[in-house]
Amino acid sequence: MFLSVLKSRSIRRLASLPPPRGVSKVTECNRRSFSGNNGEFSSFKPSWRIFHLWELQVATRYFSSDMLIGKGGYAEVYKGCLQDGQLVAIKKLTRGTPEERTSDFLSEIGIIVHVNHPNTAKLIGYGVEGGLHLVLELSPYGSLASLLHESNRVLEWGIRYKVALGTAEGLIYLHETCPRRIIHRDIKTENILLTENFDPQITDFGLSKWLPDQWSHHTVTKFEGTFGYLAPEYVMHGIVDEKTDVFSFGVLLLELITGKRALEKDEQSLVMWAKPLLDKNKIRELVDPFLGNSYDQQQMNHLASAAALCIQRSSSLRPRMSQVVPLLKGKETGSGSGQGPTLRRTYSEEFFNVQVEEYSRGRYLKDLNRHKQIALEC
Ligand SMILES: Nc1ncnc2c1ncn2[C@@H]1O[C@H](COP(=O)(O)OP(=O)(O)OP(=O)(O)O)[C@@H](O)[C@H]1O
Repeated sequence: MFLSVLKSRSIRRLASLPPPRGVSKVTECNRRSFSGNNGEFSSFKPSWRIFHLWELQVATRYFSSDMLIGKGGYAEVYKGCLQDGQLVAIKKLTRGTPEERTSDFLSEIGIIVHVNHPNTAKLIGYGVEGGLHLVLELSPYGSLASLLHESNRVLEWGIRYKVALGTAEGLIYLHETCPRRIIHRDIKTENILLTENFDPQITDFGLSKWLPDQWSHHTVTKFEGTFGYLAPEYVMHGIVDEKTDVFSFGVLLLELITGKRALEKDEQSLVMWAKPLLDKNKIRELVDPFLGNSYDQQQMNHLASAAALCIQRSSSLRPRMSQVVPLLKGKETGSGSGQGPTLRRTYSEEFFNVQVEEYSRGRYLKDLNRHKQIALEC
């Protein structure tokens, strides 16, 4: 029972960590053009609104079970219809102590109000009466997980390819071009919503971290995230940086290619299953049997090559997201080693390369089991 929950839900215990001593507030934002003369947020105009409880109750027919469209590890998500007719998704935080819920809510809202990209979920507003609620644009199809893994309809290749590209664009935005450097930390099929045109939108910023530019990485001391998507350096050392998201994105690519889940019911890890086939370039054996021959061979090869690079054990061998997009399109990027001209090496690249290289399959599984045990004890 517990393991089936783990398959799809993230483990979230620490919403945020205090900044380490000696780290001053960010004074420079040289990667982005967002800063105004009077501070980084001077040009920011809030577009969200605050909802009364009665508005949310009316919209969801008093949070009727008929309106429940999703359930994560921390929240129930209801479909709602606002008085002006707009359809919305209302995420009601349900798990944890009041303090944990408040911390999760502030953490998620603090990120989502500042992201603005076609491939990130849109916040309409929030409500804090009678519980903590986020009001988001409704995705008519729900999550990628529901379309890929829970639907009777086979998700056609064109959509899978579009989702791969759009999600990569969304991650480039979070990592490199949005006002702050954001690490999502829980990229998985459940956290990719689809618009009516099947454009993907990254959602669930409950675990996300703002990393000041001068921080090489963030280290967590408690285990958070979703099994099956976790990068080795995170499992080993708790290191969080852009490359941990790249690893998770690689797993998501594998799910699009194979139609399999990141962690199957028998706990078979998709990465472990796919790696030998990728290494031997046996792409055909990877492809979702339900696709038959209905896919573009070249696009498939591009996705498989990108996936192979993204799931490398050594984070330095993984590309950055800005290098992944050309790979997905089949364009040469020069080096696959992830050394972008404007971005420095990440912490995990600098210090943990050798150790991570030596991180064997057996050790990975052992650590995974250890963390499951820890999660059970929490
Ligand atoms: N805007 C939306 N439109 C439609 N469905 C949504 C929307 N937001 C969330 N959902 C559905 O609700 C599910 C749970 O949402 P979400 O991942 O935000 O909750 P959570 O409790 O934070 O999850 P997790 O356990 O991953 O932390 C999603 O996987 C999706 O199926």
